[in-house]
Amino acid sequence: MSLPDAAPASSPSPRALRRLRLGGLTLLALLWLAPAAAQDKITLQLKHSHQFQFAGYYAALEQGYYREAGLDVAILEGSDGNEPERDVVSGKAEYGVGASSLLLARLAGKPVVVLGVVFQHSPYALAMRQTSAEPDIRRIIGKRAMIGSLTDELGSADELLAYLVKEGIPPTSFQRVEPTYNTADLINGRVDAIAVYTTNEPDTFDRLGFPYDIYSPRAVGIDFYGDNLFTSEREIANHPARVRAFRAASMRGWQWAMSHQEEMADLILSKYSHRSDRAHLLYEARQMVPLVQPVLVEIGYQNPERWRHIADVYAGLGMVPKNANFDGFMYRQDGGGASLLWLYRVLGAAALLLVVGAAIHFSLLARERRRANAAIRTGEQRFRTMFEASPLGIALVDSITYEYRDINPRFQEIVGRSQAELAAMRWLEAGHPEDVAQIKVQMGRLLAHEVHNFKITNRLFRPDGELVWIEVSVTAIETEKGSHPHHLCMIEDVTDKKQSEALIWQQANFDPLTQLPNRRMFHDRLAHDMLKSQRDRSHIAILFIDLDHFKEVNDTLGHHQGDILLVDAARRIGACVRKSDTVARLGGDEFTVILSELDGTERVEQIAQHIIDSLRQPFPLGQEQAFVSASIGITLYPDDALDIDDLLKHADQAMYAAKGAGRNRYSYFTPTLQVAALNRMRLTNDLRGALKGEQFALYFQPIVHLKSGRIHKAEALIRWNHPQRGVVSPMDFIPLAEASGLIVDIGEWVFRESARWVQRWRHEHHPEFQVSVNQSPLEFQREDGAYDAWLSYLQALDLPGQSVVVEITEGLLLDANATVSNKLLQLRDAGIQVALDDFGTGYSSLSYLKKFDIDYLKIDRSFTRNLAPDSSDMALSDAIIVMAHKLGLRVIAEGVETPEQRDLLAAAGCDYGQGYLFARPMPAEQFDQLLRQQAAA
Ligand SMILES: Nc1nc2c(ncn2[C@@H]2O[C@H](COP(=O)(O)O[C@H]3[C@@H](O)[C@H](n4cnc5c(=O)[nH]c(N)nc54)O[C@@H]3COP(=O)(O)O)[C@@H](O)[C@H]2O)c(=O)[nH]1
Repeated sequence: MSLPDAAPASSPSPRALRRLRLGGLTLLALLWLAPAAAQDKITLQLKHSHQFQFAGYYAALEQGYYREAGLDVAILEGSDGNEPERDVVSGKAEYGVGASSLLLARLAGKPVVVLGVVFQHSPYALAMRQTSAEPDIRRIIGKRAMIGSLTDELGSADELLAYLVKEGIPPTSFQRVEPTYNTADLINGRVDAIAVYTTNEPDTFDRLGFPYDIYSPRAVGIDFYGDNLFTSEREIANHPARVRAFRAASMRGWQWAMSHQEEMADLILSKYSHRSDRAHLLYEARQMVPLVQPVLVEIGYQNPERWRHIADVYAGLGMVPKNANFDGFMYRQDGGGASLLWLYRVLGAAALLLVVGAAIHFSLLARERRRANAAIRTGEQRFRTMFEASPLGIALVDSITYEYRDINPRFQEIVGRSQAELAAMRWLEAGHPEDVAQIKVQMGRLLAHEVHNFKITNRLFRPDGELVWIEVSVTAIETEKGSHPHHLCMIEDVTDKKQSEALIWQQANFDPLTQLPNRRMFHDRLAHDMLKSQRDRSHIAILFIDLDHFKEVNDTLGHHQGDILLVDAARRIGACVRKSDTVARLGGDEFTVILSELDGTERVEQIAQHIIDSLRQPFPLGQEQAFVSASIGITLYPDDALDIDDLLKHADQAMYAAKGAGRNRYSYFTPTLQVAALNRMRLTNDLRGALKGEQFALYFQPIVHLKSGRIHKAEALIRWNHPQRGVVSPMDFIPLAEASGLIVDIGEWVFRESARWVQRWRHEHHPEFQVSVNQSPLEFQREDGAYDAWLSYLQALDLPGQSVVVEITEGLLLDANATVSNKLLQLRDAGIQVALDDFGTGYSSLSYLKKFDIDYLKIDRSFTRNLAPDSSDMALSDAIIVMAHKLGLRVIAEGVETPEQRDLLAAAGCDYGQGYLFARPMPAEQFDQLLRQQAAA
């Protein structure tokens, strides 16, 4: 904001100024009193018949403002818009009310001067019958239209024609008809478009139920002034004080009229005209508010830039030359030769001394006033520009009726409605019903002066139904005493921000694959349900669901099919529970369910069983079908634990127990499970230090050639000598080593130990001695190149690949992805042989025996245990041996404990036997002894 200029260094002294001011004041009194005493009779010529459009002048008369200014004003109603111009120029009337076409008159050489702008925006617009199609001004092409006079060039409705031209519709493209100013012509279809005042005709249409569309030139940026108070240069030259007084009283009248609409309607009806009823006058008053903008703009204010804009539009139509000069068209209270002339006349009648003093005084005053006016104008202009160009939507609203008083373009843009549409609506009318109540509560506080402003985020609907999120800031505005309070409503479109927030929230709380709540949302929901359960003393069950064999599906059919299965599994689980329960995906193939508001556990078991049954059904995946099952752990709140982490841990332990018990079942959490879990955790911790602490020992169990009874092979089996627990079985710690990843280092140690011993036994006992080492799936599938290190190690010991056999389980071949196939090929190339462990317990698919390079089949000891002549296990063992031999594989029977078993296997042609009958697994030194004894025998 700029400050008024500082006083120049040569300014008179304060004393001199005081003296001058004293003299000046006497003169000033003379100047101002002179016109008042005269009670000049003057005439104001209106451009149309009496209506609210001229309310300010009636108010000035009735409120005595003209009288106070020493004026006796006659207000004459008009019959056509050009009457005032003609009458003022001819001297028939001193003052008139005219449209923006006054500028045309001025540029045509007529000495009209605009004293003040009353309508900041023109009410002129086009109306057409509404059709089912979207409003489109181009519908006017080829049609009949009443737009301005065809005979009177001053009434040619230039702003509407300019609008049409800007829309690409030249006047020649439709048929112009001489206006009758009768809305019936449009309603009856005599014409297809008519020029209207938005303050007037729409009310008639609405009352008759006539559907219409309004097209305003503002839609294409043509923004003319509406009604203006004007006079002639002659009047300004001859009666400058009268002009000032008349202008000031008229604008004062307008201020009163716009804030006393009801009283004005009554006054017009009682004193001026009965042509329109009260409701119409009030309609007119309401529509005028956004056009006059009585609160935001000082009535009478005019901006040279706006007149320049209007002149440019005329120039565009070829009606005036480009950059035409219209100096003197806008009234300036502070200057102009006319006012100085009048001043000199009065000064001539004053004493010489006073003249000199007053001249200095007035010069100072005029300069101060010029500065002040310029500052005010600049401020107003700046404020207006800020309002119009603001990136925030701003509306001025009557806080009682919720009528819009002024609306800036951005506000219209955000709410998706034109100025005219909003003028016919009430504030909050387009608001989301769920949000409006909250704003009304805040408005109540604002009106009660409890708060001066408030901010709120809410939603509104655009006319096409689109939902917009807006940040609303409402601030109370001071208004004149006795008139309605107003408020400024500033809005910002935050839809994009809201949408990104919603997306971020969705991503943070939901699993992108299944759209189920994720772990974080699961925590929130469980915490919420726990609070509720505390209040109503109900119970909650947490189900931890793990899909059995999902990994196989993923590995064999690919991740894409695995994803499809997970989505279907999520859907199936969801279908087993109520809407109020929560199904979440914690990751991988793990799901959780929260069953809340339970009064017993019956429903829990039913639901768990339902989920199991549902997930056991085949999953169609393209051409394939996949089968999985579910292991479910169940824990109860508040019975089993009181916090979320413990509950989840317990559910996980119960799920682990269900898996351990054979999968495809549910298991409740019990304290024993917790003890077992604790045990597992401690053992895993101890396992981490076992290698370094040299707590492992390698045992060997002989594999005996059944025909010869000789030992040429052995299986390496690890033992853990725990410092406190004693010997821990691999059955207990291998699963922990697998789960913790320690199995890789342990496997390496087993291999190196085995290699060292096989080197010795090859050297000392048999040149083709072999040692088998067990490989967990995790070890076998580790990164490529792992077996290269083995080969280097064997080479360093001068051992061929054949000295080692790798024992793998069937499951690995079922998963056979590229890594598994490559590993098998790599082993074959290196000469390392492969044994298939525990054959018969899993899928026992024969196809992969043919497909992969397998050297040995190890019949599981569960078959060997029940071997008897003519038993089914004997038949199965027979079949396995025959089939293996046909495929070029040799067979090792595990768990041979009795001579009968040995004999039956030998008779069936089994190649090797391994079991307690021959020897239990033993330390390497002891095994070395055994080999020595064999050699000696
Ligand atoms: N990845 C690795 N796994 C290993 C390693 N060392 C062992 N293991 C696996 O641990 C499981 C249990 O092994 P273990 O307790 O050593 O049991 C082996 C034998 O003791 C047992 N066996 C042998 N003969 C008999 C018998 O006649 N009766 C009977 N009840 N049990 C007998 O069988 C186990 C060997 O089985 P297998 O491996 O299937 O040939 C076991 O799964 C081991 O594989 C290791 O270093 N790495």
